[in-house]
Amino acid sequence: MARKIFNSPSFVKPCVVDAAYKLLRPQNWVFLDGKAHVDYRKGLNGLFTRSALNQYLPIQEEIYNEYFKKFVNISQVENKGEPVPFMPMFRELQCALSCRTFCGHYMTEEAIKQICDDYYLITAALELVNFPIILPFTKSWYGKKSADMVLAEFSKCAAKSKVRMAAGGKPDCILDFWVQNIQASTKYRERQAAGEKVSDDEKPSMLLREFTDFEISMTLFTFLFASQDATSSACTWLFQIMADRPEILDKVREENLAVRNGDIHAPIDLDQIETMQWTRAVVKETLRYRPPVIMVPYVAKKDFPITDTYTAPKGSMVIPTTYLALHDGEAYPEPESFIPERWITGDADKQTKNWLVFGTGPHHCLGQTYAQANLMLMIGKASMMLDWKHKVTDLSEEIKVFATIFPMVS
Ligand code: HEM
Repeated sequence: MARKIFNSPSFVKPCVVDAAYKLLRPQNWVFLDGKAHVDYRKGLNGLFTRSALNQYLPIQEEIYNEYFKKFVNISQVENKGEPVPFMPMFRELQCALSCRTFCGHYMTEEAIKQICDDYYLITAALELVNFPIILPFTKSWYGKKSADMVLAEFSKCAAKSKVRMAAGGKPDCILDFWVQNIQASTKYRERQAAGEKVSDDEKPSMLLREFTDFEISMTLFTFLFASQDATSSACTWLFQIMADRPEILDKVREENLAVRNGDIHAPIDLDQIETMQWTRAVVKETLRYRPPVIMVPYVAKKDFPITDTYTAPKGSMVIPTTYLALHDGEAYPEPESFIPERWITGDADKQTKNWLVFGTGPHHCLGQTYAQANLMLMIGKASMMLDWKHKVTDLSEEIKVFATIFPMVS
């Protein structure tokens, strides 16, 4: 039934709180529906191809090297080896990783730090119940101020990337890759218009129209918005689950060392990341066992006959859950156990109908390959560079539903 809802774009569209329009801006692509949404999204697909993802890996390695050093310092120096709650640090790590992957070195460290700190205000502004007008010093007011700051930062980066790419700079982040393709597309069209014969080889990998700095910025903001809570949750569970299962972490460490020929600092590419069966299995199983996005709110655009006996009336919220499909014992035997082997010797990869971690249908996650490669890179590097323990508490396995991808409204 969840699949049916995700795959019924003529009946439903994603449901968002009113504050989301104000923070992300009403003209943001993510609020488009139907053909307009499909067309815009097509223009973004090229930013997440395998060859594009490979180009973002070096900058991501840099962030992990930097943050893992910070983690050791926080644990060993600041807290003298005593247990310390790490989720806030994982959130900061993932926020910094997103900012650098999206904007490379155009963004200053201070700006990244500010976005990491203020991101909580943006999430807080997107609560279910919110006053429709933004009054000074309310959660929505602080959230809007923070969102404006993020948009301004991304816009500045877009402008800098346009200058550097026009001068022939080497692309190393999503922004550069996008801008380079925009500029190549413009040149390609100009040459065609001038009647020049242009071969297919000279055609840019993505044929794009012009995008203003602000439009690019709004789109990058949707990437940050869509990834931040989900990736931070996955990251936290991965560290916890691995600490609880050192024998599995050993296998991850072993294959990460092997693929780098024993040199823990050797860079790797996407193909190499994906050859590591334990690293992949651990990430897949964490996402199945503790899915970061449990519910995705949709709204019925018209009366929606969900079953033979029930029709959701126009305007009602219809919320597919990913959890039940991912914990379905027929697809994944012993669903309440963490069993990475099911992705190696079992048939978990064949259960494509149940694999709803990233949704399905026209709004399925644009960053799903990126997100999984990032988590594999992260846990692989962590396994070689860090040693960590989990202090088990009564709350260790508690699951709180505190945010969904686009929190909801009536
Ligand atoms: C573990 C991490 C992540 C999880 C579990 C996740 C999950 C999801 C889910 C469940 C949806 C809704 C799908 C639907 O309605 O069918 C979604 C949408 C989306 N995700 Fe992700 N996501 C993750 C990371 C990311 C990252 C890293 C990015 C971008 C860099 C991203 C970009 C998006 C976008 C843009 C959408 C909206 C697509 C649309 O409306 O067309 N996500 N994600």
